Amino acid sequence: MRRSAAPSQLQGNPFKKPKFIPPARSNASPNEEVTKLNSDIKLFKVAANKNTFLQSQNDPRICSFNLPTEESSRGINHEDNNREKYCLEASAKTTTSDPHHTVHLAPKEITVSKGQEEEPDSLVKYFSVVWCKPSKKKHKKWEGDAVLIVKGKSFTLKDLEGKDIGRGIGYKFKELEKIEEGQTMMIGGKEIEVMGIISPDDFNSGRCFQLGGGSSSALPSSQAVKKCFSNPFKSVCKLSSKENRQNSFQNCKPRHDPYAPNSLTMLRPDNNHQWMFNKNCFPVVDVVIDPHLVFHLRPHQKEGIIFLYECVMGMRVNGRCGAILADEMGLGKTLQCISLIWTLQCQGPYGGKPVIKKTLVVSPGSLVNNWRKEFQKWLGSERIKIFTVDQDHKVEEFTKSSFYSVLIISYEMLLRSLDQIKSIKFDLLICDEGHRLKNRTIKTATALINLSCEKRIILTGTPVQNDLQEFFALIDFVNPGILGSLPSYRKIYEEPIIKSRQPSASEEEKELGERRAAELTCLTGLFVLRRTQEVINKYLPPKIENVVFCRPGALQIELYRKLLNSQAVRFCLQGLLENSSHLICIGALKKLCNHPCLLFSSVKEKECSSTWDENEERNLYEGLINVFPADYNPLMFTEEESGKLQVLSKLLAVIHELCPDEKVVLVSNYTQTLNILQEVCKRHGYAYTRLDGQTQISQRQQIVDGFNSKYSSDFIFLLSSKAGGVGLNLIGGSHLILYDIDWNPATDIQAMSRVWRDGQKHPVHIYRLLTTGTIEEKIYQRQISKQGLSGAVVDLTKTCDHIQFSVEELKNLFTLHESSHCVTHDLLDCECTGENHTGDSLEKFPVFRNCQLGTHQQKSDSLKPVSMSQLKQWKHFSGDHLNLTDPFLERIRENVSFFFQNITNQTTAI
Ligand SMILES: Nc1ncnc2c1ncn2[C@@H]1O[C@H](COP(=O)(O)OP(=O)(O)OP(=O)(O)O)[C@@H](O)[C@H]1O
Ligand SMILES: [Mg+2]
Repeated sequence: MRRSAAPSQLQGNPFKKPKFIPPARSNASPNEEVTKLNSDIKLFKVAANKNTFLQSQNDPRICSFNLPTEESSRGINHEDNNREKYCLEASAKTTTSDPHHTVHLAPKEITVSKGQEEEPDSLVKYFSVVWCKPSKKKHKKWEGDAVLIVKGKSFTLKDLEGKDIGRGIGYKFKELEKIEEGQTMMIGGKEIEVMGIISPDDFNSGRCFQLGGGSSSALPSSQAVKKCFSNPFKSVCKLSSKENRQNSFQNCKPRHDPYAPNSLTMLRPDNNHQWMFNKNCFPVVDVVIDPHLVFHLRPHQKEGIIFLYECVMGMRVNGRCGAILADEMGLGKTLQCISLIWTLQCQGPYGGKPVIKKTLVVSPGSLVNNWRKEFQKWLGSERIKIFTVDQDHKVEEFTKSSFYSVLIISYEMLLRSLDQIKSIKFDLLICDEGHRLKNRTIKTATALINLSCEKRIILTGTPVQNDLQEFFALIDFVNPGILGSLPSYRKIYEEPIIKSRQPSASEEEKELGERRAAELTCLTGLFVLRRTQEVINKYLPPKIENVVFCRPGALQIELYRKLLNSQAVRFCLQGLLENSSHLICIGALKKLCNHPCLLFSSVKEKECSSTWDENEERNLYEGLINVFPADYNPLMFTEEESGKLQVLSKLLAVIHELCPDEKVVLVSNYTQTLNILQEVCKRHGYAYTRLDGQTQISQRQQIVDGFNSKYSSDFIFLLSSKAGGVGLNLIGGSHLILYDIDWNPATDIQAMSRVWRDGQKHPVHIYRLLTTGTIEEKIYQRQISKQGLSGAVVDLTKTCDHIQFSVEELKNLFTLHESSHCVTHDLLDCECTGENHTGDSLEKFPVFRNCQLGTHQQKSDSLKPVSMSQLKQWKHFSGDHLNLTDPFLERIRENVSFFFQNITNQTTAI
């Protein structure tokens, strides 16, 4: 039968060719496809003659690129052999099956046995088919490829994006039973021709669909080959004349000695890479990291640099040059990138020619100058010329001068200077704190997506796998199209994975979800790297973490009772108020916990507001003012009025007295609270500095540097965690006090990580202050309970507006426990009486994070708050306990009802 071809057929025999079509390819007309195919075949022939492609043909997506080839098999890192680790990791991930042959011919387990009378319902068979609308014409015009799933007497037809395009139950049984290759039949109103059998493994992993970028994009597909030929080296390696080539041959020595002790040498490109990228046949030269940098690098950083190098060079996933470095906070992602930039800017594997000329680093405004400082710190000011954009230094200056090679700009400035940025040819793009790109619709993301730069790196300290759609956005940003289109990704990965997590999921659904999750991890694991804090713990001083339960003051208790008895709270508990009104009640209670004067100011402010009458706050604040003394003046607040402020004041005094050389970072989420804390500093004569949302971006680094400097006289750094916590290094401080608590544990953890990081010289003391028996304890419990953990809200962009509360939960939130020393301890089912319970060290209990990609790849992750059961293992005792060995706690215990304490890196503690 003559017929026009379905897309898969246009690429040749679908059984011999990989099924994956890079998304861009689908735009091409069939004729173009044929042309591409021919050129592919030619390329394959040449390659085969050179005996170059054979290696990558086996399973290029995983190990072949990483395994040292014959020429490159000598040690790449004389200190530690990271490459082997990668290979092992990668091959372990891909034990499933051969990614090339996504369509298998009649594997044993699904062969339909002849003569079988009744097909068991559970036996599912999968076929690859082509389909078209029914017609009597001899010359069929096939409209597309599809996957036919036959289960007993029912079938489903799915297109290659995973969408159902046909379904049927009770179908003529005989027809379904006898399906075999080449057979045509009418099914679900479509005419189909069976092209082959798909193995259950290929179906379950999703590889039979149009996706699976990692597997197939690793293949030398025409698109990938074209892309690779046209791009990564184009801007720099333009030498084509004989003369130029000869010149460059003469300079073909590695820039640094690869055989020197402790040298860090990158993997040599394999034959496939050379064939694709070394068009001018330059000699292959070792790329060696500058020993000046290697001297400082931690082992995980060396590993990270190798990883980044291989990703951006297209050595890990063929033709794809993106990477996500998702190391936890403080692991030195900046230094790893600086090392990469410096290396690629001076060196390259082909003739030693530099791989990149210009790099664009985009970061949050508060970190732009931190980047400049880090460049300076590691490379000095002579080696590399950095240009940071600010009010006085515009992008034009960078454009006009050939002096600078690295442009550092904030996300906000980038949008403002987009036209100029677009006119510059950048060879490498680094997006710091790049999790903000998870939302593809925001302007910054769109702007960056549209930049033509192919080598892209996202840096983020936030886990990237907690939300599958956000995960897609980040992956698609660094390696566009590798997971196919968003709709097909949803069908093939997200929906089955989410379905498998539902309590009602069948065994079959669970298995499918797990397989798809595993496949997704495997595809993306090649260019996503995350290490947890543990890798640097051994370089850090001890960390003493304390949760301090502060007794509320008398005025606080009275006001708290009044608020809980208000009409607004009662209506909330009866579900009678608008959706968001509980947030107003929660806000008022939180303010009260910080200091009653904040509540007083709010009430007064509202009284003067024109909307007061219509406002639910009226119901909440009614009669409240009468609880305050008649002459109450919020500006003249006292420390005794707030339990936490009393503790804070004593804590500052004891730190100042016992550790006069040490400094304190004092964190709150609220500007008004920071004002109070600032006033406390003034009253006690403590020198302070402050960074909050109102601080000019251009001043931020200066403030941070000032505080970190050993010459600074500042004792306290007042920090608004939401405004500027991300990415800051505040190693000048060794005591950090979290004055209030956020619903999102990530906010608090981010803040805590500012001081316990590389470069910190003193033992670090962290104090989390909570008001006993109040909403603050409830928020803390939520952070550390299963409920908080399962929400996987370890993401700074999530606010409490996202949280839904049941009436039961609200009842719990709106209860004051006046007689308990510590409600959190009461909930732990701990048998101790609060008399110095010395729990086992937390370090024995790995902290797990929830991740939508499934349990199989959960790892210890210090970004997660401790869990209830882990907290039980912390040392804990009531404030009445007699022998407190910690001198700081000893001084504050009068106002404290309970303590939890945990020490990390105890060996050299206190
Ligand atoms: N090998 C090293 N030796 C000494 N200090 C280092 C080393 N690597 C990094 N640092 C320092 O550690 C601090 C943290 O590094 P960096 O800011 O790059 O962390 P990060 O991974 O970007 O963390 P975050 O996610 O919080 O932004 C910096 O002060 C940096 O200079
Ligand atoms: Mg950083």
